[in-house]
Amino acid sequence: MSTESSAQNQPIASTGPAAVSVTGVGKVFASRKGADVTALEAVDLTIAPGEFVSLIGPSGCGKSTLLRLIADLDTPTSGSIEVFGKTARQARIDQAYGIAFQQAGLLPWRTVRANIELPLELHKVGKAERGARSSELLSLVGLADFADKYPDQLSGGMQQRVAIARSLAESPGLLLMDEPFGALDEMTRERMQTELVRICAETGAAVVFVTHSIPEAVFLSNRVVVMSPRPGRIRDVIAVDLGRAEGRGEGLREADSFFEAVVAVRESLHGEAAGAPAARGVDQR
Ligand SMILES: Nc1ncnc2c1ncn2[C@@H]1O[C@H](COP(=O)(O)OP(=O)(O)OP(=O)(O)O)[C@@H](O)[C@H]1O
Repeated sequence: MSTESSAQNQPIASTGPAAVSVTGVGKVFASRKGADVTALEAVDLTIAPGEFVSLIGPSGCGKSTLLRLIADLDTPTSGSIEVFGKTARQARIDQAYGIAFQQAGLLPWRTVRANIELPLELHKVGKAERGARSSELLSLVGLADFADKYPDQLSGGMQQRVAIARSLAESPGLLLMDEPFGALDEMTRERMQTELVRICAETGAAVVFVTHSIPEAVFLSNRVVVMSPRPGRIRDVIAVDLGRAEGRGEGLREADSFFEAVVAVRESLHGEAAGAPAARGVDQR
């Protein structure tokens, strides 16, 4: 585990174009009353293909804003963003990434399989190919027996797995996830984390993952980006080395290396020794 300065927010291993390259990005929201909100200032971050990076920080520090800028759901006020060497706009047009948010956002009138196939249908992929791909994804997320069920016949965790399968439909090299497990109970959440580690290892996708949970960030990530509010900046980038995905089972949550990384992120968040009052909006569990 090591801490990098914000000027060196480079990935651990870098081959080919970066999955995400954020350079000098700022975002100011204009308010009607004239008091502008600087949500992000001077953010530099490079994420390698296949790398898992979590964004953590107090409520309002700009995590979701940064994710939305990468997804081209909004535009930066200053600086630039590239996804696999393309502008954020072009990457969105080319479907270079998949998105999963806190609410699974499934269409209730479509079956599980039809929900997963939706992005493929929108891109005019033929029926046979769609069927083969959705079968593959159903197996990947462990829902092969639920293909013909409807979302309201599934638990919250299963619905989230459908959403993840849908985000993977077009084999993106990048997943953008905003608190995808935030609404799940603790046990389901830990199971989903283990599955996500496995899925990422199998697909090789890079992930930008917004979370309020320090243990979740540590368990999943190669690097944890700690942000500070007003204006939102990167305070620290903490590299976590918990070994290969295959070894990241439930036992890891009780390992010394895991606790050490959790403490390092906590200390960075508080900007001082752990034991200080918790940063608002950050889950210490
Ligand atoms: N569309 C918007 N218009 C005006 N201000 C906005 C808008 N979106 C975000 N903000 C402001 O930008 C700042 C960062 O918000 P953002 O949602 O990115 O924070 P966050 O770190 O994701 O917060 P949380 O952890 O509570 O979800 C906040 O002060 C927020 O009020």
